[in-house]
Amino acid sequence: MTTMESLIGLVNRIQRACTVLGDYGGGDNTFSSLWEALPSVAVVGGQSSGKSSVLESIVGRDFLPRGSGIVTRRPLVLQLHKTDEGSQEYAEFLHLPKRRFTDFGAVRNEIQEETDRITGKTKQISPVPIHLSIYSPNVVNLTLIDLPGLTKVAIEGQPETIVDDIETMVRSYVEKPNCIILAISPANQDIATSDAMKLAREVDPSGDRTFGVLTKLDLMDKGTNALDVLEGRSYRLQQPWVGIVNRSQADINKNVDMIVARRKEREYFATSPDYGHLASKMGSEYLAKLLSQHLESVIRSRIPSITSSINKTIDELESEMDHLGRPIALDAGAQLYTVLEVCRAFERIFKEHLDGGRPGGDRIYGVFDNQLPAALKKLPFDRHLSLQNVRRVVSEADGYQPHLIAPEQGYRRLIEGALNYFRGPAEASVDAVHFVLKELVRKSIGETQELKRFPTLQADIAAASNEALERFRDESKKTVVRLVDMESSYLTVDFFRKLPQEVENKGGNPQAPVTDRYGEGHFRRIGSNVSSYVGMVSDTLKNTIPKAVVFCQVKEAKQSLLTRFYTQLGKKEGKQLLQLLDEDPALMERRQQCAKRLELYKAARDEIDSVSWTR
Ligand SMILES: Nc1nc2c(ncn2[C@@H]2O[C@H](COP(=O)(O)OP(=O)(O)OP(=O)(O)O)[C@@H](O)[C@H]2O)c(=O)[nH]1
Repeated sequence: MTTMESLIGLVNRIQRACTVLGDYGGGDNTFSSLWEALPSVAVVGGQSSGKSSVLESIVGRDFLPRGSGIVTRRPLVLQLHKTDEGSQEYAEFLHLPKRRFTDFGAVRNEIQEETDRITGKTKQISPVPIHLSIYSPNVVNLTLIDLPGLTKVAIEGQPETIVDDIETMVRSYVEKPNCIILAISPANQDIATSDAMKLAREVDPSGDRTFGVLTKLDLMDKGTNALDVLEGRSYRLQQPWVGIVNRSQADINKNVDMIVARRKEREYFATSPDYGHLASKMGSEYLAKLLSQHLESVIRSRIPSITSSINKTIDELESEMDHLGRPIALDAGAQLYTVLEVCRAFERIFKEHLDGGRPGGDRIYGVFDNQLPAALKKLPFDRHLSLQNVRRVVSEADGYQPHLIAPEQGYRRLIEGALNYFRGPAEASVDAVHFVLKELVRKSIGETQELKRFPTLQADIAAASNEALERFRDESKKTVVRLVDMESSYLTVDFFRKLPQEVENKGGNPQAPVTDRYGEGHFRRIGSNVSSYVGMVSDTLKNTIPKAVVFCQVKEAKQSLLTRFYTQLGKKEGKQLLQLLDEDPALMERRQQCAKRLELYKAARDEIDSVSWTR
């Protein structure tokens, strides 16, 4: 059999665990709240409605701070545990786990001090609850949350916003569907103007989860009574109204014992001409029992949904943990392994960009297929081989003695001059491919999920990759310039061997006058010969430059982008490795929070399982 004790105790234990981890009703949380899934009873009432008196009466002890102004400035989660008759009463705070309070005056002081500890003496309010457990034979098993009294005006020393702040905080508790509202209203005031009922009506219009409590029945004007309210005619609720008679201010001043006060209250109802017929359903003791039973049955009915929400959250948290990555191992070997794993993941993605599978590698072919041919086409050979320039270069090459047969020197100079132009497009291709590769490195880093955790490692990999790409670029430039220089250093003899024949075949007359050699046609022919030679070289380079670029840059990037980095890595000590695995603090924080939540939810699941087993 599940006992009341175990069910309410279960929720108590989960609530305490929640508070330790910063999950409480009024707190703002980036995680879904377990607290909110748990049924709880929140006590709300306007100032001086008798809220503190009701709570003390339920406990049977004076223990709440008194004073003017807003005394309750943090929620007080009051967990009552019934103990065996005759055993000693004591109290315990969650924030002072090792200390048992048997003096309830000291409990009052501790509540006050603990309130100030978070809110300062500024009279601000805070949503962080204080947890107080009371073990006593005079209580029923019950958990109540005491909230600041609703007020209409700030008093001296309090910030103007306090009125709204209190309402917002109280609302954050009572608007949750799992919250049972204990709404306290004084009988000597029109129920229609009760702050507690106003708020309760707003957040629970059907009155399903609101318990109406009417205090100060003894202070009503002679000849009037509160039967209309208590019998549900003035204000209908699904739960019964409970009337209460607390100690008056005079009783408090006289230090009237709470147990005596309870007896007096019982007598009041038993002998009251107005409420005698309701006596068994009135008073603070009855209220405590009613709430305890109700809370227990609500918890019982919610257990399945709480369990399934816990299981769902555990799944979510576990998958988030997987996503965030597991914590870093402590030994250097494992750390090195992690670094290598991450590097390999990056390299794999980078290769996919080059080889296909991921976009971007095709842009390299774009350089060879479009950019390079277009650049070659744009080279200013027309100008270089204009009649004028050919004549000038050939004449200059001849010097004082004009050439007699073919202008060997002239040809050479013209060709060398033309070939020089090829350096530009050759180097530009290298640069263009370099930028594509750099961009792919950047992209790949962004796409390496494993790297997101480690900003330092990420920066180091980026730096190492870019440094390697620069080296490959230098090498590639040297190689393509060499290709061009090779073309100038040795001309293709065959081409020229074939020339005169062609010229003669086409030109026709071998007996043409010698003076023709220095005429326009002669230079034009030279220009056109050089032009076709240069065209032939251009075709060759169009093919060989891409080969050189791929060999020096693309293939190298694929094979040894991080080779140097790996060599340096091998020399690193444990401490330096750990620096590489220095995680983003926000992420570490999130993982830590996730882990804590996971622990909480698993503990909650175990708690629930343990109760189910005893059934
Ligand atoms: N006679 C009589 N006096 C009561 C009753 N309930 C409360 N009082 C008195 O009303 C005053 C306010 O009661 P509290 O219990 O302090 O009310 P509260 O709502 O906690 O007030 P704050 O803490 O100021 O918000 C005290 O002087 C109590 O003695 C009651 O049922 N009968």
